[in-house]
Amino acid sequence: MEAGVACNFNCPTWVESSENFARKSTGSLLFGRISKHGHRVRVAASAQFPLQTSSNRQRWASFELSCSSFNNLSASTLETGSVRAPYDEALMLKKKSLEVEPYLNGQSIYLVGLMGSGKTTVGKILSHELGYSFYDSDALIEQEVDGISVAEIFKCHGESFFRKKETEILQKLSSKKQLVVSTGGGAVVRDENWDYMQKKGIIVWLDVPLEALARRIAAVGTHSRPLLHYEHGDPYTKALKRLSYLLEQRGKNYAKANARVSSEAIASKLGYRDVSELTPTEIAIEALNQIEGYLKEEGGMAIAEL
Ligand SMILES: Nc1ncnc2c1ncn2[C@@H]1O[C@H](COP(=O)(O)OP(=O)(O)O)[C@@H](O)[C@H]1O
Ligand SMILES: O=C(O)C1=C[C@@H](OP(=O)(O)O)[C@@H](O)[C@H](O)C1
Repeated sequence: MEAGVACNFNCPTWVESSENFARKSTGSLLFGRISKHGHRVRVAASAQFPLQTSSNRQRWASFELSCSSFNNLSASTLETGSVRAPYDEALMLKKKSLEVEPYLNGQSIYLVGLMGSGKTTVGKILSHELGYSFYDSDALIEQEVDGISVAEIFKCHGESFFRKKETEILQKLSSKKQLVVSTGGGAVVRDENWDYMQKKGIIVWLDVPLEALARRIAAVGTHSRPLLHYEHGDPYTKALKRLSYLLEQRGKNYAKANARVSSEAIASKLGYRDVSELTPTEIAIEALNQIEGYLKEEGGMAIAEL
């Protein structure tokens, strides 16, 4: 009887086809069956999904399958082992945002970090998931200055003009709630910008290793980032040199953020060899984790009187 049940129960298929089960960290399933000899049996399965993932985005689940007759509750174990289960980052993001959203209480999220750290990319994902409005402060400045690019603004009007506009934009946004704002990499330098961002917002630092930033910037070119125009060499070297300097200047400012999202820490938690394996969605999930931690630990819910 037990062998018959074990054969009919294809555990890997079950785990992979059960969406609800696969996205939880633990789960169990109980159901009855009538064997071909007419015996009624009870089958129980339980599984554990550890946080760790392997680099090809599969989660390992360990399972135990046991069976007992209905009138005898002592179960005998049929099978134990581990199977690969799909790792659905979109579902994890949705679940996390539903968890964090009530704690946020409408507070805006301001993403800070060096150029190329993913503020725009991750910001769009977060805003979509939370149902918040997305703003890119650089894009708003460009709109205000006759639609010319940030690079042209630096060239025609100078950096201090740009910084003044940046502060004005942050001031305008500071009265609004339920925003995700991708700030420019230099927004953290002016104290007044912090006052505006903190008024109804949480400040989140996307901390990405310099080499990864330089690789990303080199891939798209340095033309749109005027602060890199002063350097010589190929795009990667130019970006790495300038970013190292900027991090020295601004590191202490970024570190004042309410929450820090370290790409290196996420990659190591997920078992990846390099931060380049991280997807923007995985970074968005970690941003929500860090925001949740901040709100719970620091009583951040009380910050915004909305
Ligand atoms: N997690 C990521 N992995 C790989 N490339 C990324 C990641 N996040 C962003 N990028 C890429 O890096 C570049 C800069 O990203 P962006 O979101 O514009 O950064 P920022 O707004 O901080 O300057 C873009 O080409 C983007 O597609
Ligand atoms: O680091 C900086 O000072 C800057 C970063 C840029 O924004 P991103 O961080 O979105 O690239 C842009 O605001 C401007 O080129 C200056």
